[in-house]
Amino acid sequence: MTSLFERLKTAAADAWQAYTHHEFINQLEAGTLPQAAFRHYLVQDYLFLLQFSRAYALAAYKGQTFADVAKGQAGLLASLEESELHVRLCAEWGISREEMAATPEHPATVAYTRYVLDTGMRGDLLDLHVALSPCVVGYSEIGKRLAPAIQQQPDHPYAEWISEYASEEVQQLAAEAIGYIDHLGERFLSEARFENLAQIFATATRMETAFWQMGLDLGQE
Ligand SMILES: Cc1ncc(CO)c(N)n1
Repeated sequence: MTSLFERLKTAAADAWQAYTHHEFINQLEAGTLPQAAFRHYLVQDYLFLLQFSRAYALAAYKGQTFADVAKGQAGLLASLEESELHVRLCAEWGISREEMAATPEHPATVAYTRYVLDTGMRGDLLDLHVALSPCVVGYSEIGKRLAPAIQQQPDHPYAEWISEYASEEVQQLAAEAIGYIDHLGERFLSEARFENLAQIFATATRMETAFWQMGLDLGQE
């Protein structure tokens, strides 16, 4: 039987393609993405990760078993660690942690993060982890696909970002997230819920696309 995660991804195939092959990523891969676009994206993503760490904390709260709570904790920790990449990269351009934290959230950042938090508040653990999953799984796919670009171009301007998401650690986190959704599916899924879960997955995926677009748009200002 096809796994729940595969079913969700297949149901959102077009949205998934738009997210993982967005123009922002194409330009990032080629190294032609304007630095301003990347900087704006990174600052917004720093703000995004604060809210995502809260969403993982909510997932811990919603857990029923020690293993569920540990999954929330692991996601929370990974989000906090990921934000240090953003701090490091921004420091190279003279942007401080304080300056990043004081930047107003863009509507795309608010929309995506509060959508995930609201989905988790309203729903159960499965709803919340489905809403969280396009994030880590999509970035791990992107990281893996872009890894050859930094082999071919050792002075690639976005090498550090690409190598972070191509890393074994991120690949492992994504595989675990997929396995965990399938596991939650076995515990909580009824066919009557599938359409609703597919809608949550597709919405979160469209929010990812809007997030890349925000980076491109802000880079032009
Ligand atoms: C918007 C967004 N999606 C996914 C990830 C991966 O954690 C991220 N850092 N930011």
